[in-house]
Amino acid sequence: MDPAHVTEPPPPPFALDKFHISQEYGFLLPDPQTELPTPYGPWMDLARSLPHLIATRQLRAHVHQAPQLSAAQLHGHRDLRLAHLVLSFITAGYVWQDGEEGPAKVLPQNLAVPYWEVSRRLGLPPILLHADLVLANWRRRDRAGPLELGNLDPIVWLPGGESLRGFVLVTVLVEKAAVPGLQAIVEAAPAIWQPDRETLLRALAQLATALGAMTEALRLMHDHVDPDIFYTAIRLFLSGGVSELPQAYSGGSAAQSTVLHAFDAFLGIRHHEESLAFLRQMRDYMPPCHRAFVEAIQAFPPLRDLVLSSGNEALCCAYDGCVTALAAFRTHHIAVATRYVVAAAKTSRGSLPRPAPPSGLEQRGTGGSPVLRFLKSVRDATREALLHV
Ligand code: HEM
Repeated sequence: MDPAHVTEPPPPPFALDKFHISQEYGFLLPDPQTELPTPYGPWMDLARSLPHLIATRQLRAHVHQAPQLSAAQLHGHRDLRLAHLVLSFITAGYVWQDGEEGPAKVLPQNLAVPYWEVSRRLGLPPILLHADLVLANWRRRDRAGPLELGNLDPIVWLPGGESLRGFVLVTVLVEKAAVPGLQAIVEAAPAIWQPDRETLLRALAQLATALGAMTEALRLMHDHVDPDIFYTAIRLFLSGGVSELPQAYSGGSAAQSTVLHAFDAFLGIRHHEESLAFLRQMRDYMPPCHRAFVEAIQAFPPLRDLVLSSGNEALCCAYDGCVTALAAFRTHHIAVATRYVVAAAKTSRGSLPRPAPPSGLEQRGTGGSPVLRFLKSVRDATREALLHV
């Protein structure tokens, strides 16, 4: 790694806060706001009663009675993020209140107009997103207490009780576990331009450790989310709309989490054509600043080529350690998707009484082998980046 060989321009200033990413919480909104300004009390009242209003099929009637409110009195990012979360949840409940047989095809004006306005101001689509469901949807029971499951609750709930709680908060913990990996990318950035082997080695080791911690956090899903409840009571509300594989689930999928996109970009993972289109599409569902972070990483000189051409065994091993840890996360995620979507689809058939499972979504690709094919293709493309030197 001879600095004399460097032809790249000097590194641009690269810092998490430039992309509205928190040093402590990563892509999670730091201690999100839990109340909207006073005029929006009617929205908060609806949001707080969602599980009950959906279970009793009264939500649509209550929405129809709600006043038409302008979004003009929402000020700043945190107001807007809570408003998007609240309106997304009310909309998901409104659309799917009667199960998959009777989705509402049109939103009433008092919901659609402010929802559109809030979405436009945030640069986000008007649909329930990972940025709502997870990133802006956590609160501490004890404000001074730790970020652990026992001290956390979602701010807004959907049906599913404790399983909904587990699904949201385990994903919060996966996002949190990724934070040292994001910091590692920031540390590595100038070291790629220079290049500086020792710093890169340190950063790669830190990224591999973060990926291991993410896999550990993901394992908690098994203890805190019941597959049957996830499949029959929760999943429908996360579905975006009606479309081809795997778009139907993209309403609230962690495929929209910026974490994996950032790590893929940093490590130079080249996804296969058929999965790339979907993954790229998911970026439109991210807050624009987070999307810009991934694009900035893509503009780095290619790390993989640098490591390979360095001929340095320790660096190659450290790089492969990250790729192996990323593939391991994806392998475990395949097991999770299999248990909660594919296997749950099979066992839920014919066992009554319970709400109708979203079999329409299943046919459209989120419940069967097309999903597993997609997830395996993403995992296999990860493995193909291994240097094996
Ligand atoms: C019960 C829990 C979960 C289930 C059932 C599940 C299911 C799925 C499914 C079906 C897909 C395919 C794409 C789609 O339909 O949207 C997907 C994609 C994805 N999920 Fe999950 N998921 C779960 C939890 C998580 C968590 C906690 C994370 C981590 C933040 C995550 C990260 C991803 C990513 C990054 C993708 C895109 C494919 C990839 O990059 O490997 N998922 N998930």
